Amino acid sequence: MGLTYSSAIVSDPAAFASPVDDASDKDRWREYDYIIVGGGTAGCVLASRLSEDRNVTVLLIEAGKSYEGDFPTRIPLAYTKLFKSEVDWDYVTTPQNGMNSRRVHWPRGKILGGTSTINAMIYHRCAPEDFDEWERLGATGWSYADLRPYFDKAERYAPSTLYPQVRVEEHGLKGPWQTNHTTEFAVSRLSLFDIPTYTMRSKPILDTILNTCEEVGIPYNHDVNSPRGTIGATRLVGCIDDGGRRSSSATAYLTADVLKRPNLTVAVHSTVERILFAHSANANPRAVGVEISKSKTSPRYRAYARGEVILCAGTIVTPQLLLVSGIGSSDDLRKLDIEVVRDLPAVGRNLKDHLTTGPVRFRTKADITWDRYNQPLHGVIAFLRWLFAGSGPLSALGTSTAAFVRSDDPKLSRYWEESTKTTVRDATSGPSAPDMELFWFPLLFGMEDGVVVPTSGSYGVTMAASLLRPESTGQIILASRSIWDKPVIDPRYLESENDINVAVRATRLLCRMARAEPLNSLLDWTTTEDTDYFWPGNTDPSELSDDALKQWIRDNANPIFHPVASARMGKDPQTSVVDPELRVHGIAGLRVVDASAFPAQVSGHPCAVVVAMAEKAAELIKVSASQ
Ligand SMILES: Cc1cc2nc3c(=O)[nH]c(=O)nc-3n(C[C@H](O)[C@H](O)[C@H](O)COP(=O)(O)OP(=O)(O)OC[C@H]3O[C@@H](n4cnc5c(N)ncnc54)[C@H](O)[C@@H]3O)c2cc1C
Repeated sequence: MGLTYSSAIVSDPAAFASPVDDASDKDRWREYDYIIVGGGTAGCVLASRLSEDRNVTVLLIEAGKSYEGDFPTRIPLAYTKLFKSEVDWDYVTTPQNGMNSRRVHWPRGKILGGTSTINAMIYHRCAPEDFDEWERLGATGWSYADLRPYFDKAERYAPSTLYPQVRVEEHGLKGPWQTNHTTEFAVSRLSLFDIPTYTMRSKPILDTILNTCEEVGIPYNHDVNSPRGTIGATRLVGCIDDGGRRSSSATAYLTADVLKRPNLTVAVHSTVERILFAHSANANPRAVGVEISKSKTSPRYRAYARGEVILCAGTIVTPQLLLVSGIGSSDDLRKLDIEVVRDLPAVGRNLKDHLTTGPVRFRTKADITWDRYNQPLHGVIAFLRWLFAGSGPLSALGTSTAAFVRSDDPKLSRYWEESTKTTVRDATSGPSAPDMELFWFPLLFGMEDGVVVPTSGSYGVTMAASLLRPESTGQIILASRSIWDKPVIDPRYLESENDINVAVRATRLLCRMARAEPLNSLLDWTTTEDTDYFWPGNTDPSELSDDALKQWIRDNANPIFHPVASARMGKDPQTSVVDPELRVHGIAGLRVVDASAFPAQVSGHPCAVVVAMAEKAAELIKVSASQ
């Protein structure tokens, strides 16, 4: 048996599945009640919840490694160092017409916990109206009122005396997933490694930006995760544990106690290649198992499901697996010689992602930002502080403050009306929901080929805005009939003129904010070298033309990696893939539980929504097994 770190986690398919040669001998089949494909954000939640019932057996299959003992993924601020590493699938989009033919890198987690193990850890329940929109789109039972108990069930929020206005009764306090206010500035957490005058210096710039938000007309919101709505500027909460380490869905839900359950098998380094079906004359095809392998050329194994196969492979691989298994547009499948099991044209379609405007940089006065950590001595001290005290900048969110705003907010309109001629349509999920998120990092950096590259020798703030409600809609299509060939990812960023118009407004707002007090006084406007790097931030906003800004956005926009809806939920099999109980239309024994099943894009950060969806799905599955 191939063992990894914990005896409960296996990595050799022979230990949990049957060789393909045994397929005709049912007595030799390895069978489970539930097979979960993908040990990512949703998959770990489901494995943990379904195996609570000791009378059912659960197999969780993950293509990547175990999270156990993986040190770099536990350091919150180091998450960008995980890009293009062994725990990143490292996808690339097709050349994007709306972005001057650029291809962009899409990181996704290849490890237990999936993308929750490599993400930026922002905990966000998004806008309550997002889920009421889901209901309107046909996802009956997924309104905010329906979903809220599952947000609470998952969360273990750590109340903080520093944030007394957060109402604890609006949070979960007993769930497995730890959420915390970021601790880098908490005096209670200072330690031996806090050299006097050293630790607190980046706080002023972030506080100053929040004060500036109020000054320009964006009110402070004490808790953007409350049912009272998400609009406003805020200090974000992180999926970070009491020790200053990442809390992923794997660390939260696959604890040592859960892994000891005799009815749960967790397999890593094992890739599901396709879903197996049984056909009968008078019934829908039934998913009865999966085929697994360790590499393109190694032997194939099969595991069989008495109950259900549940796809949790994420927004890219869930549709890819459906397609290679024969579920998708029959025309497309036939072109690749794939036998059609069910014609479902929406598989891989309706893809939505969040794009940012690109980095708007401002030089600051010296030594009030995190740029100092580029110096080796400061970097080492920060690391030791995280290691021994679980605090300091490495225990923090990179984006620990942000603002959720509307592009039609009349209090803000003067900032874009001064010179813009663009109009925007309301694409929000409701009158109290945002369509832009402004955020900022207390350091200067750029992106080179998908990797974050700090700018050494200067001090500054990097701002950007995310387009939360894009109209541009993309797709994921097969490159071949093999799961080992990455699919074609075409998000079609900025193909809608409305999206780029919202981006222009957001960029103008950022440029105006920087010129408002008190932030203006902390910025260094004197230097003129390297004007491209600081453009458009270094230019008087009233002199920025819409055309120049649009060109800059198309050249510099980057996604923030929130793709959803490629196997979306709904009632109509022509426009959706799964029904409101997450069952694939027209197939028995097959569900999808991950971000691909979102009916529409949320106006915020999706990870908490994926976890709440998985919590609700576990209950739906338990109820349907008992009927
Ligand atoms: C860099 C980055 C930063 C982000 N920051 C935030 C943030 O701060 N806050 C937030 O809310 N959201 C954030 N997100 C988005 C969020 O993390 C994801 O939306 C969410 O984690 C997706 O969960 P999922 O279950 O759909 O998929 P995943 O978590 O990606 O799970 C899919 C799993 O399936 C496995 N798998 C794939 N193919 C196979 C196969 N054939 N066989 C077996 N296993 C397979 C994968 O290895 C993976 O473990 C970020 C994303 C990225 C990439």
